Amino acid sequence: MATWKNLDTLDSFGKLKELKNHVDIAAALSGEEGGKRVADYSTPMAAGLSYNYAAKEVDETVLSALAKLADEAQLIDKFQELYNGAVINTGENRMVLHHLARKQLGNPVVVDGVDKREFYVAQQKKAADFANKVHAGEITNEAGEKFTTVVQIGIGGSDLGPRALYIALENWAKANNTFKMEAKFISNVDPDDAAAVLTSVDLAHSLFIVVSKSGTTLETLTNEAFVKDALTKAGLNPSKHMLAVTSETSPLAKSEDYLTAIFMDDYIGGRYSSVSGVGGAILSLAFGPEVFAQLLEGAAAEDQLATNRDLMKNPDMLDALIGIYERNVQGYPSTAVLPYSQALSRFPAHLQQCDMESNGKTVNRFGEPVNYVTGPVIFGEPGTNGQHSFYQLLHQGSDIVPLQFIGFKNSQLGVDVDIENSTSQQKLCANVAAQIVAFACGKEDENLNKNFKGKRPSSIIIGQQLTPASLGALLAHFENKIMFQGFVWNLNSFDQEGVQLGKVLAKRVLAHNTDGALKVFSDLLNI
Ligand SMILES: O=P(O)(O)OC[C@H]1O[C@](O)(CO)[C@@H](O)[C@@H]1O
Repeated sequence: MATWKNLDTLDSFGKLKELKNHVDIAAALSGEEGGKRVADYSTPMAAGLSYNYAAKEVDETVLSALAKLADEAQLIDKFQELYNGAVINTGENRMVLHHLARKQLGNPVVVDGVDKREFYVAQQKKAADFANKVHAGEITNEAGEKFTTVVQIGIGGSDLGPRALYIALENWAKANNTFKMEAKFISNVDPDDAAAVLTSVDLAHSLFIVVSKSGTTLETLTNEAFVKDALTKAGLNPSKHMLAVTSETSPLAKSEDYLTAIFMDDYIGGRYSSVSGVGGAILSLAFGPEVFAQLLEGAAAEDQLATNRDLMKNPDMLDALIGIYERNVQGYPSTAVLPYSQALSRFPAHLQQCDMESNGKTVNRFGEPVNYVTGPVIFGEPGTNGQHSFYQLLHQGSDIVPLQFIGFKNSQLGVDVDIENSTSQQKLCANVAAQIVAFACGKEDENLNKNFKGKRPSSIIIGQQLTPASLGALLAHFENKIMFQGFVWNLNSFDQEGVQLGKVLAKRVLAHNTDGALKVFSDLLNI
């Protein structure tokens, strides 16, 4: 059994702290040696991706100190315990099984006589069968006509991951003739969200997936009622247009009002649930079950790499530990995720939830305060758009923000033009290469306003193309990175008590049970 200790009690962390400002990346990347470093400081990921950390503030000494930290913190032993079914989510007394939804990495996990791998596969099959019947016209609207659009109603993990993945694969599916149905999403309780989506779809030919693990989320239940009202007013029977994705114990599971219900369980956290029916139903309907299966395979292959004890062959653990060095030794407060891929436009938003809801904590897994900083602020936008927005601060602002670039050699649609001797794809890739060097090396200028100090670290994940498999690998990479960082910080990365207080107070406002500041704010907002 692994021992769970606070980071500041580990000898290897004391040694790592002595290496503050150890590497000057501007110097490390200069000249021929710099070129060699770019070629060498790279490790393969799954699905043809690679993780390049040449522009990070590490060298053999820092990497060896990080490897010692990984060993002393028993990161691989903890991962093994996790996928073998230990109660890693101590706050909610639950196992953490999202890896099992993609592959059996370890021993069978059996709960109340049910093999959990078999349960997840059975639910995937149920979603696949449902999607195939919709595509074949075996499940239709009441007039016997095919459904053409699918709308997901959910919020947080029941929205962000699936939405990011749908957007990521929409063009790829169109280019590869696997695009089946357009998907839309309703998440916000702002009535303008549901109203705008409902006016943009043909209700009679739309399927709605109500996605809520708990079946109690205010926004989702409100939006479900909003949609049912619209269907009824259009003379349609809501129960012939809706399915549910939920846990077997939720109130939604007991309802007869759905065409079908696809189940998940409490062992897959909302922000890790894209690989369950939460993402599986909509992606199978939109692109076909085979595409979702390829995404799972990519994720499974990346998970397999994450089991490697050798830090240099484990890109997820390596990325995690470099992040620990940046946060706890260098003292950087945030991390930007910058995909040079328009298809990944919502991926940073998904990672925001995944990372910040997991590791935005100041007590350890035993409920005791920790004396070190934990999860960074995560934000991001696709490049090159971000360059014309917030990169000014990244280049010359007072905080150093570590950067995680993502780039692909080829576009998804393959439609491109050559203008002034380069294609758009080449221009995109040229920009990411330029940014890495500009951030790391800077540029001296007598005019301080034009001076770039450099020394701003970044990594880049490079792939051939954004496909279902490489997207799955990318998703798993970041999930595993967050998991390893939570282990190092001795946090429970799998609950989210920090979101509860706001929910409780909002209920009080709606029940007009307020006083003091809450009452005055409520009055100001006309509630
Ligand atoms: O799927 P549910 O139960 O509706 O929860 C939605 C989201 O709400 C949260 O619990 C936070 O409020 C997230 O963790 C979760 O992804």
